Amino acid sequence: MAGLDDVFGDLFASVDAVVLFSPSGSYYERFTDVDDFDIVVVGTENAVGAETFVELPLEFDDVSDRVRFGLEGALEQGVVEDGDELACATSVFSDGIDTVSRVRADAEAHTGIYDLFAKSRADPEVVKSVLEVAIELGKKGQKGKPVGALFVVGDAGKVMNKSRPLSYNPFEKSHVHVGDPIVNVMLKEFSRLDGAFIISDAGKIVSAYRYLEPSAEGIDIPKGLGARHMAGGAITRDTNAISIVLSESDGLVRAFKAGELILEVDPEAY
Ligand SMILES: Nc1ncnc2c1ncn2[C@@H]1O[C@H](COP(=O)(O)OP(=O)(O)OP(=O)(O)O)[C@@H](O)[C@H]1O
Ligand SMILES: [Mn+2]
Repeated sequence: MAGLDDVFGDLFASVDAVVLFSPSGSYYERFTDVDDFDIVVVGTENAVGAETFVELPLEFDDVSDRVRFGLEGALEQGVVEDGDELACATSVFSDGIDTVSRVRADAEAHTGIYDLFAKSRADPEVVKSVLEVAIELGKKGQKGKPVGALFVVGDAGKVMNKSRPLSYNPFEKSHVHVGDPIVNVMLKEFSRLDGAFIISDAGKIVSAYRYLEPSAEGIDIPKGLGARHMAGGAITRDTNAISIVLSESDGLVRAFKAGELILEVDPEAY
């Protein structure tokens, strides 16, 4: 009978780099003396002080999202090259690394998921905070009932020009920023109300209750979704904003950039 290396060995044979997703210190140490391949660490923080590190905006629960994000970031930062063979080691079932996938770095497979955070006009921390609010809102709903919400992040001046108020703006004279705990409570409270939240590049909440009026021509949104997603997608083509949309009807959080649907996450998985 063949040994395990004979049957599984091709998973990691002659790889250009090993990509470790959130390794523990001791796991990372195993790789300190290797020199026939590169080591790339991907995670929400560089806890092991790796030389080559790609930051994740959140611990994607979906492993393929996690790997896609990490590889897009690694390609973008030039730490891996198009066509490189990679052994991606991550955790699926336990806290530690328990799974290895062999993946070829493919610049063509670019989904924009990395650009959404790292290359949007808005500060990556702002995008991350808004995504977290949307996920939390999706998980809890409003007093137990599902809610929808639309956040338009970045390029706020232009977004304001392509929208109109539905009601008085509760953020008119305030200087509140996303990420601040009190603001998260306010955003959740106001999400019962119609329209969109407009957030600046630096995270200032510019307005609530905005009705977006972008040109929606040629925008594709998943079947079953309506005006909120159409407007949320279209505004990102007309401006340099990104949008994060929580659907009241299917409970998913989606992100749009440049008119394209980039990311779809199920809040229940977080
Ligand atoms: N152009 C717009 N700008 C801002 N908000 C909008 C716009 N169009 C719709 N909305 C908001 O989206 C809400 C839901 O509308 P609709 O059901 O058509 O959207 P949807 O894409 O199906 O989203 P959901 O999955 O949450 O139902 C509306 O009540 C309104 O608050
Ligand atoms: Mn709807």
